[in-house]
Formats: sequence, C-alpha cells, structure tokens
Amino acid sequence: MGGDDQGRKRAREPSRSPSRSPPRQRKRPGAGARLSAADREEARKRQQEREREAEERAKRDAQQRGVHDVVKQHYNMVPERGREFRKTDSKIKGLRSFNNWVKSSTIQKFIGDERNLKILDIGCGKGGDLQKWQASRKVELYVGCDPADVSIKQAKDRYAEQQRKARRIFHAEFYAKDCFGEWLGDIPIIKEVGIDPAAGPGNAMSQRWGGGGWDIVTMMFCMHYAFESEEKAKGMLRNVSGALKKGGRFIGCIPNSDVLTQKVIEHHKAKGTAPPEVNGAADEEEDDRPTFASDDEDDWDPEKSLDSPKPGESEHANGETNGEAKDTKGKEKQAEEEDGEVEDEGFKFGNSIYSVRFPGKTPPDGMFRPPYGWKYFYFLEEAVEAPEYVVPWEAFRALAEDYNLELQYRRPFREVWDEQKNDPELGPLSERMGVRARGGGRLLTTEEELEAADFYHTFCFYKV
Ligand SMILES: C[S@@+](CC[C@H](N)C(=O)[O-])C[C@H]1O[C@@H](n2cnc3c(N)ncnc32)[C@H](O)[C@@H]1O
Repeated sequence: MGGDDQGRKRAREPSRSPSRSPPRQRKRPGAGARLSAADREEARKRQQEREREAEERAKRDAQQRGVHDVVKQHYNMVPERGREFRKTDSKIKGLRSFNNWVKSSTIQKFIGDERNLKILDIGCGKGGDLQKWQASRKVELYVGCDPADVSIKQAKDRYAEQQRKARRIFHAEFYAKDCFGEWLGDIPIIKEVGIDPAAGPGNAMSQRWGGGGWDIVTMMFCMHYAFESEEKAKGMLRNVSGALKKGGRFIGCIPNSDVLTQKVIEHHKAKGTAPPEVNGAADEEEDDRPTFASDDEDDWDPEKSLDSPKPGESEHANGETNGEAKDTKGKEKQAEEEDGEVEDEGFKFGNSIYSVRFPGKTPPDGMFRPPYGWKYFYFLEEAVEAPEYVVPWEAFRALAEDYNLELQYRRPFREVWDEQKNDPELGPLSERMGVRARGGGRLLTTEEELEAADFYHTFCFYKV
C-alpha cells in the first residue's frame, strides 16, 4: 500500500478514550491489570448508570415523537455501550471483533487507489465504521444516513470525538433519513455531490450519460430491512445506483439466503413436507453449503435490545433437535402476538448466542418467491432484536443488474477469513482487533460465535 503504510498503521491503532487524561502510554502489555478490582467495579457501575439513563432518555424521546416504525424505534432505544464494554465485558466480543474485521476487509478490498473519496454510508447507525474509513486516509467526505435519529446523534458525537483526537479527518455529515422509503436527493450535500433521479430499469439516457458523484455506497448489516417490500427494495437500489458514479462500488454485509434456504429445506425434510425433488437436491448440495451442525471448532456493534431474556429464561423451542435455539422463547411469543403471526407453522434454528425464527409459513423447496416480505426474527446475545427480511440472493443480484450494478464479489464470512487472514495488512489488523492471538495465533472466536458469523456474507457491486 505504498508510502502511507506507516500512517495507516498508526491510524488503525485503537483510539484512546478522551476521559483518560493525561494520555496513557500506548500498548503496554498488562497495563490494564493494574486497575484495582474496586476501580473496575466503580467503572462498571458508572457505565451501567449511564446506560440506564440513556435508555430512559431514548424511550422518552421516542414516545414524544410518536415513532411508529418498529425498526427505527428499536434502534433508537438501543443504549450506547462504551468501547471498553465492547472490548472486555461483552459475551460476544469475539463475534464483534470478527464481524468488524470482515467489514474492514471488504472496505480495504474495494476502496481502490484513488484519494479524496466520497463515501455514503446508508444505515450508518451510531457511526461504528467512522474509524475504519478514517484509517484508510483516502476519504474526503463521509455522509451517514439512518432513520434512527438517536443513533444519528451518537454518530455525530463520535465524529466530534474523532475530530478532537485526529490531526486531520474527513468532513462528515449525518442525517436521520429512511433510505429505502425516501429519496436521498432531498439531502442538499447528497444532491450537490451528485445523485441521478433517473437511475433504474429501462432508462438508456441515464445509463449512458447519467450517474451520481459518490465513489462508494456502503450498507453494513442493513440492507435486509429493505426487502420488506418490492417498493422498498427498489427505492433502496434507486438511491444506491443514483448516488454512485460509474466505476463506483456498492459494498455491504447481509444475512446469507443460502443459509436460510438450507435451514428451511432441512426443516421441511424433517417434517416430511419437502417436495421430492428437494429431498434429492438438498442431499446432493449439502456439502457445499454453510452448516450450523459443524463440529469444527471496531466497530460492528450489535446493539443490545432493551428486553432480551435474562439468564435462566432460556429454553429449547418447539422441542426440535440439533441446532435449534435455546433461548428467547418468551420474547418471541410476545413479538409473535404483536405481529399477529401463527407459531405452529414457523420454526427456529441457531445456538446459545443467536437464533433465527420464522414465525409463519416457509417455502417447502427453500425458494423465497416472490423475493420480498419473508420475515423472520433474529436474536443475538446483547444485540438487535428486530424483524428482518430474507434477501434472496439471486433475485437481489438480478434486480441490482437492472440498476446497473454488476456483481463483483460475494463471500461468506468464514471464507473471507480463510482468504484474507494472512494478508500483510489484514493479518496484523486481525491481531490488533482481537480476532486472532498475537503472532498469527489461533482464532479467538468461539465455535458458537463463528456459527453466528456464518449467517452472513459480504458483497461488492460495481456501477457500470
Ligand atoms: C445492525 S445496524 C448496523 C449499523 C452499522 N451499519 C454497523 O454496521 O454497525 C442496522 C442499521 O440499519 C438501519 N436501518 C433500518 N432501516 C433503515 C432504512 N430504511 N434506511 C436506512 N437505514 C436503516 C437501522 O436504523 C440500524 O442503524
């Protein structure tokens, strides 16, 4: 990566907390151990108190504004946990690190050699990726959009903190915006940089002469919300494609529909409701697909839901075996009732840290057709608990093509690790991020965390 190697390495080192003053010496092994137990307990209490206050505040704000949208409301009520919590106390810190590393890897792979890049982060959440873009030192402008206004406020704060610490940082702006139901060209800076309202199927003029001014549109762990309906999926693609200039990249991470297809087929086979052709086909394909029954051994931030189950509330669901989730039954029942869905037709899978539950009918052949509105509930320890929608991969790829987005790359998370773990930059980065033990050592994620990571894949499309 040429002459700015040193700078990049510096920029990627974990940032210091502004509350620690004077600045501590960097990277002294064992420094943390000198904190006394009382200090730690005190810090933990203070953190808990801050979280409680933030939850209360978010609840009040949400009520006052009369927020109806369930996803937005959910993310608005998510408490901001400190970096310290995410790195030390979290039960899924291995998964957090792993997912963050995969995001960094995708960013690095497709950021390209140019400088002064303009980045549009759709579903930016609390600004967890700001540092990743800053570390590249290639960004001139970053705009983050997300409908959860509380998250946007936190993203602004995070940026302000980075501004205080960094000698130089890109210009950033943040907007509370539904990026699937609304046109992003209404935001002045997005329009100014360039967004083509004619992007989309059958518009030859736009394809030839049009195009936006953005180099990269990034959607990390977010696009699955757009597949609630055809209208939203198309609204999302119109924004993405409209914003990108020719040669621009659309990158992201989403749940892998191959995993969902496989699980749905397994479920119907077990129930005896799979069509005969699927019985054969699934057996043949089984080896190629990611499996949850395997014996093998920042800042993605899966925010904790306010009311996730307490220890001891867990139980097996539906009495099903092998890979069935162990938790969250009460919560799901409640979600189901609110949702008006019937339980018996659904099923769930997962492990003790994550689970996926389809509340209603699923296609016996595992083909999600039409490709919109296939809702499931995703539960993750300390994390999101909102309805999500299957993004049937092939249908999405075909639709993206109608918007001049050509698939360049798609990888399940575990394959990203296998391919990139020894990269000269990403290898050492994985050690700094706590994904792997120092000196090219073993993965620090547990097998259950890796199973949870297997649920996702990452992608890149080029605007043509
Ligand atoms: C799991 S979080 C991911 C946040 C961040 N991209 C990251 O990787 O840490 C999913 C985000 O998608 C956002 N989202 C949901 N619906 C959206 C919409 N219609 N437009 C834009 N973002 C949306 C949520 O508010 C939430 O911040």
